[in-house]
Amino acid sequence: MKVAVIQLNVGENKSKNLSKAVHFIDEAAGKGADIILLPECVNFFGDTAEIINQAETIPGPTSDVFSKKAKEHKIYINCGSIYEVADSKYAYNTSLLFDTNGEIIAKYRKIHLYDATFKDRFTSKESENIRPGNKLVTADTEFGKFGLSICYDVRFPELFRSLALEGCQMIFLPAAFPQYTGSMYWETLLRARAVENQCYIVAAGQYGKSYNGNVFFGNSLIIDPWGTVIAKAHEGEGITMQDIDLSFVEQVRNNIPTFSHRKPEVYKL
Ligand SMILES: NC(=O)CC(=O)C(=O)O
Repeated sequence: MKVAVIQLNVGENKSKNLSKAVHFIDEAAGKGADIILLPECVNFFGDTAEIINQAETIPGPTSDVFSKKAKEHKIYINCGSIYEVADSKYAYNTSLLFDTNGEIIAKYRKIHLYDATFKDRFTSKESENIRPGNKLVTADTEFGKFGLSICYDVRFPELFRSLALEGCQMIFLPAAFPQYTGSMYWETLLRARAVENQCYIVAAGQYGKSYNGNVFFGNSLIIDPWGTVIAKAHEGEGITMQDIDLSFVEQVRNNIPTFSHRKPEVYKL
């Protein structure tokens, strides 16, 4: 199974963003990708006051674009995330997985919202515009079982453990991780989630300067169940591809059967 992560610098012009995403999807499919992951906020990354105006229904214009591409190339596409209308004031930050017929087989609304303050650097108040999701989302495919997550979720190991306990062998994490925090621990967090859950983690990031001058970290990664980085994006926009054999998950879980060594009756979680 060939997995491709597409790293993008997304701006405020939705049709430009989508044309670029489609260009890279066509290229990755041409190189044999079976599954493609795009970054968080794939069709619009701009002023937070605009989020509600850019939010769409699902299905809607943006999901139709990805559906068409998945069907045309007979591949799986995880769109990263788009803003989905929640009500008149709020959106969800929603990730969609399309199957080879272009059907939406998984819809995950970001559960953990990024409210963070770095004095003199930047402030993020995702909860001012976004409603949190409240459901674990997995998808069964002919390749194996996948779990969905988005960006800030990576800091919540409970979510990843829950997905692994549901049987996920590979977990997607589309992201828009700032350079500041990304350079400190983006890779560490992702590798930890892979090692502790003995699964593949596939993460696609936004890269470079955004609409307000904040810089995003990129460094899209594919990590195996030992926590080894098996593919890493270069700087800039582009495609990173890697062959993955999901049977390696079972091998690692048999080598060190941590799932059967758990003591959930002792933990106070
Ligand atoms: N952008 C996010 O959702 C999360 C993030 O940047 C961080 O955890 O740091």
